[in-house]
Amino acid sequence: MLPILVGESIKELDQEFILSKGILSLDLMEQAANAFTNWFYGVFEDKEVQIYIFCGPGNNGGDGLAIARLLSENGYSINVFYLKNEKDCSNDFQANFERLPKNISATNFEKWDKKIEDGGIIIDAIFGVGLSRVLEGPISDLICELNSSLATRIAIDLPSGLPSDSVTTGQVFHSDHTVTFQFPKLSLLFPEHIQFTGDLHIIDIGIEDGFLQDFSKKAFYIRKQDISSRHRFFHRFSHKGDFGRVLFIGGAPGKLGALFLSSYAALRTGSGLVSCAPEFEDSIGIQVPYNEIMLYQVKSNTDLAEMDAIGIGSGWGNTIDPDYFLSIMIRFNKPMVIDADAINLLASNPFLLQKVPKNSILTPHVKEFERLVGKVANHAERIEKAISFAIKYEVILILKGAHTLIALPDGRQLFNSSGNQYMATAGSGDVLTGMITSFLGQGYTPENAAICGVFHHGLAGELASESKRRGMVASDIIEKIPTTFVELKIS
Ligand SMILES: NC(=O)C1=CN([C@@H]2O[C@H](COP(=O)(O)OP(=O)(O)OC[C@H]3O[C@@H](n4cnc5c(N)ncnc54)[C@H](O)[C@@H]3O)[C@@H](O)[C@H]2O)[C@@H](O)CC1
Ligand SMILES: Nc1ncnc2c1ncn2[C@@H]1O[C@H](COP(=O)(O)OP(=O)(O)O)[C@@H](O)[C@H]1O
Ligand SMILES: [K+]
Repeated sequence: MLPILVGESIKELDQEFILSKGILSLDLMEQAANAFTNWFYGVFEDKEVQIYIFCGPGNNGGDGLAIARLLSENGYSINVFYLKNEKDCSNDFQANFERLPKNISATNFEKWDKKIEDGGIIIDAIFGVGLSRVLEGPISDLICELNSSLATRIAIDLPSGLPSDSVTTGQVFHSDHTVTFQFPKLSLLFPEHIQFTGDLHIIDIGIEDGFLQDFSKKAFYIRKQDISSRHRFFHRFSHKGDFGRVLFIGGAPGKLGALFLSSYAALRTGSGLVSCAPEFEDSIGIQVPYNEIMLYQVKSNTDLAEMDAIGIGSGWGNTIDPDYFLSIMIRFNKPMVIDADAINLLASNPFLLQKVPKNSILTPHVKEFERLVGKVANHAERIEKAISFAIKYEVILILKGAHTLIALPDGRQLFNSSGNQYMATAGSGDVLTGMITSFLGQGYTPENAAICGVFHHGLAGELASESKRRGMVASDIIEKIPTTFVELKIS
């Protein structure tokens, strides 16, 4: 998995890498500039448009100058604006300033005539990870001016003004694209920063993943290549018992759909036997819309231990007796998947939290999470609370949303890369519950069930939205689950 570095470790990484390879920091800057321009050529082919590159005094500005040179050599029309008089600048800024071709006009930003041609592109190379305080004065005014322009806006490494791992109250560049080097900076994953970040592109500047591992043991980004090694593989003689017997408990009157979505998602994820127990006084006559799913009744003497996994909470309603939930947890006594109304029940009966089987997987969305831990001021605080919750209760806490966070009981934090906005549709969380429960029932460790469930769910959403876009519904995600196995070459 791709490590996410925070704080000082980002600077240390660059320095250690340069030392270990015996290269100059200027060489690494050139690699970064080349990686950026390669991305740029793929997206912006028109060489007629005017490109305005604003360069700060540090190495982010140095990147901007190197990029200006490379783009100009490739025939693009470049205008450079720098922020300070040259002598206050970093060495690599200075070196790249001297290497600027003569045909590029470089002007102090104070002399900028504030003209941006129609269809122009602004590249923000003002500040990157070296930002040390909230922006103010002329720089803040400049960014405000750039933000009001109709040009396409691209940030190098980080939108200027945004700290790499926290929130800010100050002025921040609003990007349509953020092209960040090597790994996503934590703050680019916060929902409240979407207007600053735009589309996120992580580009490789030549620092190997293995090298990054030494600089972060806590936060990681889950990508496609991390998934297949976490899967279990089945053989020619595998029988349906090997694929697991799973049970879903939920579905109060009026909310049966949620229970069926979870159950059917489990079948499509590969479960051998799927049962569902609706929360009805008499569920015998209920029509299950899928032939493959069995109806089940949870009675006081039912032996729940015969199940390999249980997913509980989808459409369960808000009238459940906490002691009933407790008895289920005690009787099952293995990690289970806890979602929706079951999470609300934990929140309103905190004594139950102590009884949740260790390594269970809780899948709250932001509102449900706040019911568990109280109000939070921002996503940074939400992440902190998710981490402490997972450690305290020895559970896996999946905080759903864009870049879903998987907080593990040992304190590690995994952020998901798959999925898109079209998944914000009713029932999509129930599908996730079904998928994670299915993997758990197939004998995956809770950690691998959580990782595979979250990644495949996002990928299924991406695949379904290719043709459905905002018209996509949760059942469309289910129909694409099998294709995710094909895409990832999982048998
Ligand atoms: N070898 C390296 O270290 C590499 C660094 N790279 C680039 O370098 C960037 C980091 O460079 P730096 O560490 O020089 O930092 P930055 O260029 O992000 O900013 C540091 C400069 O901005 C000033 N500054 C910070 N906050 C300010 C504020 N609020 N108001 C006014 N001035 C402020 C500082 O005094 C310093 O001069 C990365 O984001 C990346 O773009 C890339 O070239 C890859 C290689
Ligand atoms: N913008 C987004 N990007 C990626 N995934 C998203 C986005 N919005 C929602 N999702 C995913 O969709 C699911 C929604 O779950 P949830 O809020 O519980 O919905 P519901 O209660 O309707 O089932 C979660 O897995 C979440 O991560
Ligand atoms: K920047």
